[in-house]
Amino acid sequence: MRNAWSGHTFPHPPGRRRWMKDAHSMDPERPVQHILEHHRDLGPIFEIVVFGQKFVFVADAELAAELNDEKRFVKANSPALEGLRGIAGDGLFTARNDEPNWQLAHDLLVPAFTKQAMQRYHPVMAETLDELFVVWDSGDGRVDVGGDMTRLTLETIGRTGFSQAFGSFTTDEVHPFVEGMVTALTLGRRKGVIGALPGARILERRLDRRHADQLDYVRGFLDDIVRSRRTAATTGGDDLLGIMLDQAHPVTGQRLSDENIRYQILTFLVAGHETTSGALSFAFYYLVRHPDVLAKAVAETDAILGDDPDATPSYEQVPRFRYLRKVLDEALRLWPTAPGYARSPREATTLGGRWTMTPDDWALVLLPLVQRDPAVWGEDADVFDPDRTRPRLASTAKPFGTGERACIGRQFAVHEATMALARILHRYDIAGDASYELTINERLTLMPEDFHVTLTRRRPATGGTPLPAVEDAPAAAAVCPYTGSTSG
Ligand code: HEM
Repeated sequence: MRNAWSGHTFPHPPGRRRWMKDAHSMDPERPVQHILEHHRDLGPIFEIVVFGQKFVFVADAELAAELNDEKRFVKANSPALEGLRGIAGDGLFTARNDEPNWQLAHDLLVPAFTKQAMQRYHPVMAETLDELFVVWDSGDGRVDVGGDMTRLTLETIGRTGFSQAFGSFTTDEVHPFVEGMVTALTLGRRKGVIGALPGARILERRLDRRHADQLDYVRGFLDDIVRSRRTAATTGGDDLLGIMLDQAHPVTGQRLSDENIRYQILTFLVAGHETTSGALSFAFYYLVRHPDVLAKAVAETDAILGDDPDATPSYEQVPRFRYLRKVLDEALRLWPTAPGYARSPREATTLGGRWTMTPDDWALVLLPLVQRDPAVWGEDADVFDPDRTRPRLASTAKPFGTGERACIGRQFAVHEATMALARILHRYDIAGDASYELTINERLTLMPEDFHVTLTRRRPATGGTPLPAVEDAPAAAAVCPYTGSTSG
């Protein structure tokens, strides 16, 4: 049994079978939602065993707080992450803790997420939004939220990080790289699931062969990005690609290999867009469901941006949208778009004072349950309320992960998403379909499915409802409720 926990058996779904174990009580297409719907009563820590693979889930905020303690625990690669290594190798997200390329890439790339770097990305983020607005203004007002937020965030990370556009706003065709990337991710997820089956290696090779063309295309596309930057008249640059190609580690003098650079580009293109587009989509879902919240959010954009619906916030203005941040944070509390992370002890220890855990064992911190733990968030934990006071142990709300392997792109995501929300709400009246029932697509990340809104251009104050005056309050950096650090 993999992840054996010294033979301990946790509560598990009823009807365990001899050979398949709990496979019947997992829904491979929507595993997180299935657990929320059917297994919430299994308690603070429970297991689901699929053939020879044991998954241990933590649903309780106290236990999650313990696992987040970096002195005792570190990131573990779950089977899902291991499954992605075929395409993402030892890129930042999928690297194992002891792989030297993690530290090297981390040290090289941290400067790409400083305040100065964010100031450079800000105009690119704003221009990318402008292009989306052109598409929206020429349409009939009906918008596929998940689809368009994905186009926006993919273009944004592509352009800011790699000077790579995907033509998302000029054609209805999905870029072949996006199709290839989705195939690669789906393949990785399948490999993570079948890894414990007898004959898994044969099945994995068969899957790789079946999708060889698309995987080759993805690799070729990534190599082309590198090649064209290398042959461009102006090499260098301080974006992600420029740093990876041109800079050596300041202490060791080491550089990233071409293979590792390819892994990092894929990692950033995937990690840098899916999660943010999901977060934006959930925020819009809750906004249209809560007209009072929507009205407050729009009022904030009017107060900061004034009466021109086309106004673009300056870099310094973005952290002033404090209510929008609360909306985003609350959406990410209920539906953390990266729904969990795995943790292992540095050395043998006891979790919760009861369960022996060795470095070979890992537990998945299941964020949609931890962040709705009624013992911490109260009996209304499932209710969307951006004004809720953050309770004791709120630090276990960690949609961006924890410790040294936490999300390197958090400030990027928060800045991009806050600006997008602000500009969209300021520019358009937004109406949702009252009959829409939230369904969530689970690929690697969570994303509302088939969620549409109707947008209507707002008129400037001279022609319509007067908008409140611009607030003159001094810009204060927003404080991240998860880490206490300032954003941007
Ligand atoms: C709302 C948006 C986002 C969410 C919810 C999110 C969530 C997360 C989480 C939970 C982790 C830790 C995973 C683990 O421990 O296994 C992580 C890691 C990571 N994220 Fe994000 N992320 C977001 C946006 C971004 C963006 C915009 C970028 C890049 C520009 C990015 C790049 C990464 C990378 C490279 C890692 C791996 C870090 C390491 O292990 O050193 N993410 N993210």
